[in-house]
Amino acid sequence: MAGPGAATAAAAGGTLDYETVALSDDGKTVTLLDQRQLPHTVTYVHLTTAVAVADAIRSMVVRGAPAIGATAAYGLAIGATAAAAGHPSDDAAFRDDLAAAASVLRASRPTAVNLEWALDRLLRLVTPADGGGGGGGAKQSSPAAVAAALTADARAIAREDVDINRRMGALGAALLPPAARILHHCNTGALATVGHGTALGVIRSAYAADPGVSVWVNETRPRLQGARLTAWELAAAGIPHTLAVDSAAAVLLRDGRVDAVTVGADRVAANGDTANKIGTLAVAISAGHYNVPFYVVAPASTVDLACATGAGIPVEERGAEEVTHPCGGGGTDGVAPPGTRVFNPAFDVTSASLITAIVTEEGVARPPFSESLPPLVAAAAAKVQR
Ligand SMILES: CSC[C@@H](O)[C@@H](O)C(=O)COP(=O)(O)O
Repeated sequence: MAGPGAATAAAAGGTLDYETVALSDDGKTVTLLDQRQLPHTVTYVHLTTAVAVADAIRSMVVRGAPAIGATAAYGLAIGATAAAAGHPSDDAAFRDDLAAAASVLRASRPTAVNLEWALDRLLRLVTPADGGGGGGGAKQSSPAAVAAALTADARAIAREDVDINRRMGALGAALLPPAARILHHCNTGALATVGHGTALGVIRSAYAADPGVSVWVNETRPRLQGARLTAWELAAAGIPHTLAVDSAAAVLLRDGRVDAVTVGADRVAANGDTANKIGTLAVAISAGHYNVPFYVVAPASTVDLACATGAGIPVEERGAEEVTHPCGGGGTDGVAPPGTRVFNPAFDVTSASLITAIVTEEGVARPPFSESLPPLVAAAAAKVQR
């Protein structure tokens, strides 16, 4: 894995020179670009246990729904490989270790449904202990065979993600006017996925065809994904952009300086209600007020049809120090008096009524989403080879 370097701008629609998540050839090590160090340093962490991968997800070494999904899949794969090596012929012990790995990964972050989607997709490959039915797809028997099957499918999830993002990029770009001025919240680029990006993938694809495209980057309090990650990715791609504080979005929308808003998603409910980074709801309300189209860009794996409305989406609350010490500063250099009580939801849920369209890899869903989303999810599921 190579870092981007200051002057090695990747083509907007082409190959990137940084990689978010990778699995070693021997299937034993997950490598993650440490996003906590950006934009200052490009460093990688190398993880050899499912517990370490879960810790990395929880502590936001890696973040963004599809990237979290791929990382969890790789985490389960290395957990399975280690369990198979430890218990080559003890099926019960292997299964116990595998279940423990899945459980620690599943608990690492609650909102991005891609995490559980990826784990469930892999676990469908495991034959039930009684050898009976259930699940789907080709079943494996020995621990080594199960570990190999899980590893292959984890690699497939990562490979498919890049292709999915490119398809969403083309579909989303077609919605934008010439020389579009796009407002973007949080990070949805290659760092939030395995490559290209979701909402930022749309921007990459649009810019590749139209160099007049430009981006307003919301800084995205409190973890500053916009300032630290999105601005870094846009700079690397050479796409014109301007950073603004989150609270400037309403002014930009009011003044007619935005043609479209694009955001990603961590979970989309069956009715289209969409959980995304905190601050998204405020942008959507402003966009609706000023009649600016508001587009959600998310793969079908982010749509949770089992969740009827946004009320059922679990919203993660994170620690007070993210707000009181926004850049990770410790000691007494916080921005609030010591002991200040803090409310720090990591996500909010934007009502479907504020969303113009949801771009998936299988097509663009329009309201009513309860009718337009299920066929797209079914089409994506049908493509998963077993
Ligand atoms: C392509 S990803 C869309 C979302 O996952 C992204 O906007 C977001 O909310 C990321 O949140 P994070 O808390 O950084 O994991």
